[in-house]
Amino acid sequence: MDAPAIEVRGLGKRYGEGDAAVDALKGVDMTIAPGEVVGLIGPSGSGKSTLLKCLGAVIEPTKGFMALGGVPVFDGGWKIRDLRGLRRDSIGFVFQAPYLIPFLDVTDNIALLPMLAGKPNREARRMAVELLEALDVGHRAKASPAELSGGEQQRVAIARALVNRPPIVLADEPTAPLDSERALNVVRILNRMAEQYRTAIIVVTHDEKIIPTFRRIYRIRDGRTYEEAGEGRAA
Ligand SMILES: Nc1ncnc2c1ncn2[C@@H]1O[C@H](COP(=O)(O)OP(=O)(O)OP(=O)(O)O)[C@@H](O)[C@H]1O
Repeated sequence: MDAPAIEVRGLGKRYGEGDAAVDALKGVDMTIAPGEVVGLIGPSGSGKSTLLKCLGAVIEPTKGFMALGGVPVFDGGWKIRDLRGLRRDSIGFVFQAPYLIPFLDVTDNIALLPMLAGKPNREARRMAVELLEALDVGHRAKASPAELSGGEQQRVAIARALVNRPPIVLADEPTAPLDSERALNVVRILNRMAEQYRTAIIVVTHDEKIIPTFRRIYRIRDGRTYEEAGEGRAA
């Protein structure tokens, strides 16, 4: 059996020290298989962003254990030196706002990442166009981001998160600005990509439109996670 894409045990994060200390994560346990899409749901201040940042090696946890793809990344301290390389090669991020670069066309917004990773420009553009087509925005490949609708921009942001084929994608409220049909379309795409590329995807969301689509959900309350079965309805 494949190693879990994400395995987390007793993960904790404390911000600050002494009287000002805030225990944002108090003990998170989580196991996510390659190809799985799970929802992460919790009230404001419960620790969702902190958990995504720890999983994405953007901030350092303060206790516990975390392995990505079977490789220990944190065990009371970082186990990997090149965290930037880890983020670049293993993790894709999707945010609520697409954050596309306004002066690059859609293709180059995506091709930039493989180019930075050392791929020849032509190959990087080919990878970008292939993904844009898979996400049904191939016809907008030469447009500039400002010419796209909100849903199209979000699909381009998803293409960018997937272009280096990371085994893990962390999506923070990716459907918040979208109407029901477009939100469900984004979820359909994430599910399809997870299946096709065996990507493990965590979706932080408050969005009632998409919550019933998850097969598995982690609820986070006061810095602790609770696993539950989702409805797993077709998006
Ligand atoms: N840099 C920081 N320094 C100190 N405390 C922080 C910091 N970032 C977050 N916190 C605190 O940690 C707790 C968890 O915050 P976090 O942003 O992870 O919650 P969240 O669930 O993402 O909230 P929201 O849904 O409102 O974005 C909160 O009490 C917050 O005030």
